[in-house]
Amino acid sequence: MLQVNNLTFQYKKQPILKDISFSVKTGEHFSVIGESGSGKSTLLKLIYGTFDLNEGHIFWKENEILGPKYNLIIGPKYMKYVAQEFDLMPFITVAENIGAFLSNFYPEEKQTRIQELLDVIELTSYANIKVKELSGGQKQRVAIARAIAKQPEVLLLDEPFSHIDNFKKQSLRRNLFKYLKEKNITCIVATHDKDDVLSFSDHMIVLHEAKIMATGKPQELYKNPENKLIASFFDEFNEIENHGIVYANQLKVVENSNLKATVKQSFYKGSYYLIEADLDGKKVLFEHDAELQTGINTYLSYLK
Ligand SMILES: Nc1ncnc2c1ncn2[C@@H]1O[C@H](COP(=O)(O)OP(=O)(O)OP(=O)(O)O)[C@@H](O)[C@H]1O
Repeated sequence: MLQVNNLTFQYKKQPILKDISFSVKTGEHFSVIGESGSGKSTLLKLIYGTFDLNEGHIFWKENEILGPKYNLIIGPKYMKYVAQEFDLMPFITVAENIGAFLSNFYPEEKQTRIQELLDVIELTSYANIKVKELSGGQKQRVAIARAIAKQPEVLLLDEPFSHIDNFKKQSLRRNLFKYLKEKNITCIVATHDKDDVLSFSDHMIVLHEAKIMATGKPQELYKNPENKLIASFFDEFNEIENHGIVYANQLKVVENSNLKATVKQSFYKGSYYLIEADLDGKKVLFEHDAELQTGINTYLSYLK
């Protein structure tokens, strides 16, 4: 288990994280979300031992993770950290980068392992290409493969798919997170993307103003978002009198109701339209299966 106890940290005068405590079970997939600048990357860096804490302690099992004051080499052996700016060796190939830290003692096993990792990141056909010739997204995938090559006990991922296009992102995400579960690798992901969280995370925390604003299973936080910040991470939403936060997908057009809205605009979303309408002078968003004409009146009902 990873245990973060009463962690406080500041780069300068202003605390970035204040009295943060949480734990992550072995093999768990744990997400850290929050607005830009809320301290997600800083938290991952602290877990990796990059800086000394101002207060508090971090433990992995019974080992305390300590910062540079106590360690010459940053980063415990059992942990890997994939930063937003990945640090690869540009003049050697993808396969060589992935294999760089694997033992040469059993060359056949090493090759099999490299193949397995190339499969996970879907870059088999790029095995012999030099890293300097890759795109940003491809480099990010190599950085992930390199981090899991020696099977760390804990993997820290900072915005792991931020450079990867939508064509690849979905399958890559499924591959990687399935692989980590199979190998029982504990993984902590800092992300802006609800798709990294909803289908994969066992637990999540929301950072806000240096504190943990909310914590729970993604399903719980999605169903009962305590505030607008949490709701906005997951989906388009409204604040409706007597109902509170209502996602756009919870409002349905009906024959008649006391929620009468005038359509302003329809946005095509593929499998549905997002409709912007006016409800008593306030903007309301709802999902509908067809485009609606601007200016018409609709009646809305709230689905729990
Ligand atoms: N090396 C540093 N020195 C001083 N301040 C820093 C340093 N790194 C980050 N900060 C500040 O700490 C705060 C948290 O930054 P951090 O990168 O942890 O946020 P984040 O939630 O990961 O943001 P993003 O989602 O944009 O990546 C920001 O206000 C940032 O300006």
